[in-house]
Amino acid sequence: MGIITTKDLNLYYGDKQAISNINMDIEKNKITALIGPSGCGKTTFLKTLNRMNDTIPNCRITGEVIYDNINIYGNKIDPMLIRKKIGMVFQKPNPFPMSIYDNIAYAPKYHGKKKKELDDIVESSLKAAALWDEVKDRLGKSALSLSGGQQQRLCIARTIALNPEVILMDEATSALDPISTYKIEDLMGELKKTFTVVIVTHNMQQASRIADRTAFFLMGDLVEYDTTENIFVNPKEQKTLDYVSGHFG
Ligand SMILES: Nc1ncnc2c1ncn2[C@@H]1O[C@H](COP(=O)(O)OP(=O)(O)OP(=O)(O)O)[C@@H](O)[C@H]1O
Repeated sequence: MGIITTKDLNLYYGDKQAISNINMDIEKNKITALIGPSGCGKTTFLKTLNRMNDTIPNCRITGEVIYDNINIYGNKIDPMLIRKKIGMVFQKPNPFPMSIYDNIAYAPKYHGKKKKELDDIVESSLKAAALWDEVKDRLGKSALSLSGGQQQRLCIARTIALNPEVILMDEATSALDPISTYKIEDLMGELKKTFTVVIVTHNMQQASRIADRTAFFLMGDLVEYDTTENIFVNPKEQKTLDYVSGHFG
């Protein structure tokens, strides 16, 4: 069993079904990529993994998402706690309009951490996000003064500061230049030693470069889920072959 397992997972926006009957095991300490054409449900599925869809009106979910032996959609589950353990990084870097230090320290401070602990968390999180060397001399400066790629690594550090087990990334490099993208891809390879990483990407080269496992979605269905090599080189389904060889999408 994976670190997260979905069982017969369906999601509806009003009458419209966006994902259908997804059964999937996300493996621990691996990078899993979700690929498929626009509108196939990748982001919707990603967000079901930490209850990010909760706030959307008319959104209804059936089935289960099992994490740590519990269904995260069960009664008495605190979604905030789930989002702490299963963090998320978005497409556009979204640092808070405050200092680099405070971006990282904000949530741990809220959870009661004191100054010395906060200093340690800021340093270790920035190191884990491969940003420390670039910012250690200007922690008091505004996060908005960083480049886009640095801002995204800051957002990754902010997620790491909450000590998650899983990091979800929704097209986290699509707004970045190639060098910043490369740095984050490199970083993901490091992150999976400590965390489990699930990414949505439009970039098939990116999936084939960095993912251990790849899931191909089409119109809300999980068509095929396998090692990245099998998906790209030897897929079982014709639809997967058509997609990865560029025949549609
Ligand atoms: N808040 C919402 N309300 C209603 N429908 C939605 C909502 N969010 C997404 N959808 C619909 O659900 C389907 C899946 O969308 P989703 O964003 O998950 O796809 P995607 O594969 O991530 O697409 P893209 O690659 O373009 O980001 C689409 O038909 C979309 O229009």
